[in-house]
Amino acid sequence: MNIDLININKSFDGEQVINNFNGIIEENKITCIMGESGIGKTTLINMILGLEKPDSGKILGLDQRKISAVFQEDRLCEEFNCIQNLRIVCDRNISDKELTRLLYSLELGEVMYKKVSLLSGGMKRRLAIGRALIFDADIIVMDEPFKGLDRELHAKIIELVKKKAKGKILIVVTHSMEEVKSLNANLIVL
Ligand SMILES: Nc1ncnc2c1ncn2[C@@H]1O[C@H](COP(=O)(O)OP(=O)(O)OP(=O)(O)O)[C@@H](O)[C@H]1O
Repeated sequence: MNIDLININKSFDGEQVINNFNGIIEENKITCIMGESGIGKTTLINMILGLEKPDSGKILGLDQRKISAVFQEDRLCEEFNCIQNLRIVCDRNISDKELTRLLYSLELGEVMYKKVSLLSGGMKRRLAIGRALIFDADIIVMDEPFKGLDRELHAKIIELVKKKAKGKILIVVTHSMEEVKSLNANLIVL
């Protein structure tokens, strides 16, 4: 089922951020959201995640569906290691082998038993992406997930995300047209 955003309005302190927005996020597709800084991209995805409520308008297509997210900040459990951070969100029937495989494909295999607080920024980002991918979600929302990853890793992680998001809705906030193209995504420009 598509996600249908209908006549969405949102203000903060009397300042209109989202003004009568209409858009469709298609089922089984990747959709990128672009727009200049401060235009309301995060606000829009926060409404899809249920973290903000529109002042008026409707969002259809979210009922009974599970959503996972990569936020602008990593929001990991810093005192837990990589495996433990994944375990928090995944089904019990997922084996350690599967988690290990995912961590290796994120190039985190060598550090999987390290506490998150000891990891680099890029490693934390990849773990946050992994956590969103391992949760059995229908909809995955990612706010600038690939920012700061070096070129080679960037391409590899995009391919992994594309593969894992097959059959789901994936929404990616980005400032990069190159990412939109590599993801072969629909585009919403705010
Ligand atoms: N909870 C809030 N309270 C007050 N103002 C807010 C709140 N959330 C967002 N805003 C304001 O709404 C506007 C849009 O912010 P938002 O984070 O959605 O933009 P963005 O397009 O994601 O920006 P960026 O690309 O810089 O991340 C900004 O002016 C911001 O200050």
